[in-house]
Amino acid sequence: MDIRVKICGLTQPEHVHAVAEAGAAYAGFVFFEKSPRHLTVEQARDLALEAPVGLAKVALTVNADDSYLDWIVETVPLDMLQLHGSESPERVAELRERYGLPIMKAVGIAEEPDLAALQEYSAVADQLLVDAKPPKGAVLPGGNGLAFDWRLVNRKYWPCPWMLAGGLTPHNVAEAVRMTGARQVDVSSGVEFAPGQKDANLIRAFVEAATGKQKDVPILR
Ligand SMILES: O=C(O)c1ccccc1N[C@@H]1O[C@H](COP(=O)(O)O)[C@@H](O)[C@H]1O
Repeated sequence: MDIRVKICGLTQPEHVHAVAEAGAAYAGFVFFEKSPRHLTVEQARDLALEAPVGLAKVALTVNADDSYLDWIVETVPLDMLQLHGSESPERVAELRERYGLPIMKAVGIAEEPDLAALQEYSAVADQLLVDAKPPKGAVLPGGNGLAFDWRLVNRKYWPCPWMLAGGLTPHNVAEAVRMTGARQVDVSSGVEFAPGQKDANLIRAFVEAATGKQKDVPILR
């Protein structure tokens, strides 16, 4: 089975190249000032221009207003918007219409009742990002390197494609795919040696492990 991989929170051109060469499908750019992966719009444009044809460029925003989104969409060549805040289903539909870009809506999961939101957003979004719910008081609504109980989404189906995220690493992604039946996976912290610092070897190892083409997983100290 083909697994599509998204590597999120890229900040360096060499990592965009590593993502493409490893065979990932999506490259994510973060527009959220509190994140160690935050990019200015100009930085993101320059990085997006490094991406070869075939690598989908995703802008991750958190409750962004129209003027910020206008600026991002007008400046950065993009293939998808990832909404990682508390955007309502109405807001998702509005942004999809406004920008004509596919929208992936992130939903945080910690327990069974959280799954209802996935059904709701699947009516308006093009894709769902099924992520771990951030701990209370967390600064970031995602990108915390925290996994949720994968049994909650075991063999669950929604009317649109979905991606598994939250605490994935080169060491656990194969098991996560096996347990959930996910066809797409997303990672940020799990391919870093420090917050916001990606590692090209970990990116390669993650893609290999997710797609079943694993060689060996580097151990970083
Ligand atoms: O990566 C970030 O800094 C970030 C900031 C704000 C919202 C979401 C963010 N990242 C997304 O969260 C998932 C899971 O991250 P992790 O692998 O557990 O670190 C990540 O794939 C991004 O899509």
